[in-house]
Amino acid sequence: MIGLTNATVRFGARTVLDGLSFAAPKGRSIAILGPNGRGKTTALRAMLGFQPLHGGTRTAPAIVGYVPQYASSNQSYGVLDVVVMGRAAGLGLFGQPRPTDMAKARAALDRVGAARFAGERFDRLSGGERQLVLLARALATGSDVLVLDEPGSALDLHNQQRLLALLDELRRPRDRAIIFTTHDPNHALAAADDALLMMPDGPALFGPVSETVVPDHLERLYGVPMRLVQLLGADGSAHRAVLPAFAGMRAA
Ligand SMILES: Nc1ncnc2c1ncn2[C@@H]1O[C@H](COP(=O)(O)OP(=O)(O)OP(=O)(O)O)[C@@H](O)[C@H]1O
Repeated sequence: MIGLTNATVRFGARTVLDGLSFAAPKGRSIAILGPNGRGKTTALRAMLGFQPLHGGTRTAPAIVGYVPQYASSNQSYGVLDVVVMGRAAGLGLFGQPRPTDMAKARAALDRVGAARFAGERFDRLSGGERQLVLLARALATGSDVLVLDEPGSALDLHNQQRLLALLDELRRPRDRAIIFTTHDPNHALAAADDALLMMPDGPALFGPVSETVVPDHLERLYGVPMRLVQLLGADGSAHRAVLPAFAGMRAA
C-alpha cells in the first residue's frame, strides 16, 4: 500500500497540495492526471518521502520501484549498471551485485524491450530510451509498489503501446500497487483501475476510471471540450477512448 492522507505541501506562500488523500492498495493501479504545475510530481515525491509534508501523513514501503520524470545524467554509467542499481537495496552498503542480480537486471531490460541497450552508456541514450531503462530499473527492484512519473512522456507510439501493455500485464496478478502520472487520459483508461484528477480549481476527484475519466470531469480538468468514443478491439471487445476538441472538432 502506498498513499497520502490529508497531505499538505507549500512552497513559500503557495499551497500546492491541500489536504490531499488517496491510496493504492496492493492489487490496484492508479493514474494521476492534472494540468501542468498542479502538483502531480510533488504528490509522488511526498509519498516517497523526498518532499516534506506541512501536514498529513504518507504511507509507503521501504523499497519502491520509482521512475522519475526526468532521466538526465552527466555520468557515464553503463545501462546494465543503471538497472542493477535497482537491486542496491538488497546488497548492503559495500555489496557487489551477484550473478542473480545481473540476471534480474537483464530480465527487466528484456521485459521493457530495451535489452539491446544493455552494453550502451546511459548518458548517450535518447530521452525515450532512458525512460525505458529507468522503467527496467524500477522493475528490477522486485518491489510490489511501482511509482512512475509520466513514464510514457518521451515514448513513441510503439513504445507507449508497449508500456501500456506492460502496465496492464503488471496489474493483472493483483499483487502490486502501481501509481503513474500521465497527461493522456487514454493511458488511464488502458492501464489504471482508479484515477486521481487533480482539479485546477478545487479538491481532487478520486475514484474508478469508469466514473472519473469521463468528458465532464476532463473538461473541468483541462478546460478543453472532450469527446468520448467507443471503439472495438481486434477481438471485438468494446473500449472507451476520450479525445480533446483539437483542430476545431466540437464535443458531441
Ligand atoms: N522545490 C520546489 N520549490 C518551489 N516550487 C516548487 C518546487 N517543486 C515544485 N514546485 C512548484 O510546485 C508546483 C507543482 O509542481 P509539480 O512538478 O508537482 O507539478 P506537476 O503537476 O507534476 O506538473 P507537470 O505536469 O508540468 O509535470 C509548480 O508550480 C512548481 O513550480
